[in-house]
Amino acid sequence: MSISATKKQNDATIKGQARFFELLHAGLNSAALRCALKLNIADIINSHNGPMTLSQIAQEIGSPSLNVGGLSRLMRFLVYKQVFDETHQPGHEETLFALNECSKLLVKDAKNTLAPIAMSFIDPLMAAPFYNLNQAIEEGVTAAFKTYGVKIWEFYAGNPQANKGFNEAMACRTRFEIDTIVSSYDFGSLKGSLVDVGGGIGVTINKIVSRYPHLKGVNFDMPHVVSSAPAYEGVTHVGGDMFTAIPHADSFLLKVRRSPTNL
Ligand SMILES: C[S@@+](CC[C@H](N)C(=O)[O-])C[C@H]1O[C@@H](n2cnc3c(N)ncnc32)[C@H](O)[C@@H]1O
Repeated sequence: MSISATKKQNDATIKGQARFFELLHAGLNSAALRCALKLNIADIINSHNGPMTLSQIAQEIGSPSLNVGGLSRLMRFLVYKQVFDETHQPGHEETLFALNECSKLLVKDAKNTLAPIAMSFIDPLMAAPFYNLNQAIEEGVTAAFKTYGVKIWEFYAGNPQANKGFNEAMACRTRFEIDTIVSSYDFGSLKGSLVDVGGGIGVTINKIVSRYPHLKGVNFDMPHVVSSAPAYEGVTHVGGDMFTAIPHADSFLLKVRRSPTNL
């Protein structure tokens, strides 16, 4: 092999190894996010109204046997991953940790919070099927079925807490993108009734009807989802199975999201 061919092969090998370890360690990112959420770190910094030292954060966490070294490593990792910013006050050595555009999304009572979707997707119940993917493929079932013995929606129907977590996860993501959706489509030219099929707890249809009150909104989802949905003016919740029948309406909305999970 020529020297340049060998170099090319070595570069390709190193790139392959780097990709392998990047994928192998990817789970650490979500584990660290979950840890930060569980310790309320973004909320603590947000309530402080400015950057905080590690010891201030530790004090606010308020655990008598807190592992400060572990907290320090967590914060260093999250700064490295650009989840939090690190700053220094002139004349002071101690590092200060601040929210940035990413960690603002972890503040639980913020308007644009994504904390519920993070908590839901890295919840042990939600993650358990990932560990059965190989059996699911071998046995020709879904990973949720392999894990819980029922379809994923039946699992949610029988688990109020997981159901609430999932519905809120969907809703927070929708709240995040709804203004763009509503301003990108001409819902105003529709007449009569509009049904959102698989509309979750109704965030989308509520926003559309609030903006276009001449429309009669119907939020259609499975009974265990609509039964926990809040009431909205101009919106009727209807429970059912879209593969059996959907409510009669003048127009239908089916929001499909393109994401790595539906390639
Ligand atoms: C990915 S979530 C999206 C929720 C909502 N459209 C949003 O964007 O926030 C899919 C929704 O479809 C609902 N769904 C799944 N199967 C359904 C069925 N057979 N009939 C009615 N709704 C269903 C789920 O309960 C869930 O709320």
